[in-house]
Amino acid sequence: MRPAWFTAASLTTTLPLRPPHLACQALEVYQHSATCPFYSYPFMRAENPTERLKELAVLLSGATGENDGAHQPAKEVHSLDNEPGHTPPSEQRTPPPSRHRKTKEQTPQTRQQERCLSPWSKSPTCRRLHVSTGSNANTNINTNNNAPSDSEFCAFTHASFNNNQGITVITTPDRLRLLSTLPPVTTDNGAAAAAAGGGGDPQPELETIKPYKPIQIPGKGIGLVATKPIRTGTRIMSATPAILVDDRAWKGIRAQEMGVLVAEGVAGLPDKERERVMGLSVKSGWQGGREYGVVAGNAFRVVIDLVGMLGGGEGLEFHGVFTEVSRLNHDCAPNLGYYFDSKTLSLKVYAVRDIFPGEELTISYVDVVQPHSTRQKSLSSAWSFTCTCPRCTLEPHLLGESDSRVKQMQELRRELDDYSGAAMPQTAELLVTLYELEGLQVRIYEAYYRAALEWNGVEDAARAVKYARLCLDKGLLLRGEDRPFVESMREMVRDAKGHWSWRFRVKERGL
Ligand SMILES: C[S@@+](CC[C@H](N)C(=O)[O-])C[C@H]1O[C@@H](n2cnc3c(N)ncnc32)[C@H](O)[C@@H]1O
Repeated sequence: MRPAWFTAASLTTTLPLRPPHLACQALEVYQHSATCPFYSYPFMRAENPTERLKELAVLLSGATGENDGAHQPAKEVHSLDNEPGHTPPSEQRTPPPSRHRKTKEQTPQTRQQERCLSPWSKSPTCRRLHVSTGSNANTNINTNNNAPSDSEFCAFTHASFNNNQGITVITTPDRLRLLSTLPPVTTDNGAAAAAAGGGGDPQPELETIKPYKPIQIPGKGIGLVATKPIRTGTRIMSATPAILVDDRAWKGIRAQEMGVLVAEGVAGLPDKERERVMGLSVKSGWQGGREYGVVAGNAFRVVIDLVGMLGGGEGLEFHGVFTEVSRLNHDCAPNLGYYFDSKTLSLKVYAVRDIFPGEELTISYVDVVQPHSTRQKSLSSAWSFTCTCPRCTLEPHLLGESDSRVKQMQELRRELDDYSGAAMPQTAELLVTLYELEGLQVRIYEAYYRAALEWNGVEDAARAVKYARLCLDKGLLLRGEDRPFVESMREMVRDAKGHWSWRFRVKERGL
């Protein structure tokens, strides 16, 4: 049985159930349907609220539901390789030139919308898209006055969000309503962020608990340094964003106009969060101004998987500024990993190896399973710095060896991902060793996953389960709970012989 089949099946069985309080909120939203025209769209065919919300989510994500990408062959393997990443700022430096139109007129329709958007800002500043955002666009977006409502993006602020930390979301009113169905969020980063050097009043009791502090690091600006021993698997941060910018707006609204939206959104944040945002590092020269630069230079790409939570499909892509996380500098063999948790709207950051006091805490901004020159090129073009991490500053003969290992890793992954090919468990074992030698704990679950499949593929359940366990141990830290590979590995642990991969190599060889 091929993984494609398995992936499709596993996706339908692994979708997280919506927590009861979320269902209540969704119902609450539906109670507004008499006054909110959004909910009486003719395409909303389903009878019950959950089904209707599902339709809505699919509609807003642009997924058709028939071919939503989640059921594509090899998606599971592909999803292992797709790390979330910082938004490369260089992509934003040449925003498309275009017309713009301010849309703040008060029509009966907009007044009605405002009533529906409480507790978000009542009269948000809005701008329309200037260009189609291509495959991401969920309609044929155009620039004329009859543009569909989903081409209008506004800066909505919710000042009491997450214990009064506050949040600004730049998106369409429709998408905002969908986001509003998320359960209430409370994380510890409100206070923690104050210590990241961005202003605000650090809370002393949290300061003493946190195992790191911000300091100036030569050649890197501010960075975070461990003040205590940190063990592998420790959660370092769990942060909700100060700003979330819809990817369609980021790509489709020109920099100056986007700068107006971001500035408006930042101005609406509570004082402390605003100070933290404005304290983040910004390179000079952004067309959209300082606030625009903060997003361009500090945002993480996040995919809000509302659709997945509700029934399967693609997520909504945003760029999120998480003030404290944004203080983490880059390393090509980082000691931290992170993932975005849609359910709590938070970025979770974990230690992927033991860290000693005095060590800098780092994440990776680029794909680290690439040769030195490719990594440097990406960092230089997107972030304008030359990486001087230990992996990049090896002596030439050692650097050559590191690049040769990376090349072999890429080849082995291709070989292992060919499920009708001749790969063997030893191939996967070699891949594990190469990840270890490169110090890539941040990605090692990918090798464990492949080793688990290979051992199961040759009927060695004990070794398969060992690697499935290792994959879960690291993969949960680095990708979170709601991933097809997590369910796959759990199934293997439960019943290796019932897993799709049982004997798959043996069968391919006709044995
Ligand atoms: C998201 S910020 C990280 C925090 C930043 N150092 C600060 O002072 O707020 C990204 C910027 O930090 C700097 N940076 C991050 N990692 C670096 C590294 N390994 N070497 C040099 N500069 C780095 C670059 O200027 C980059 O554009």
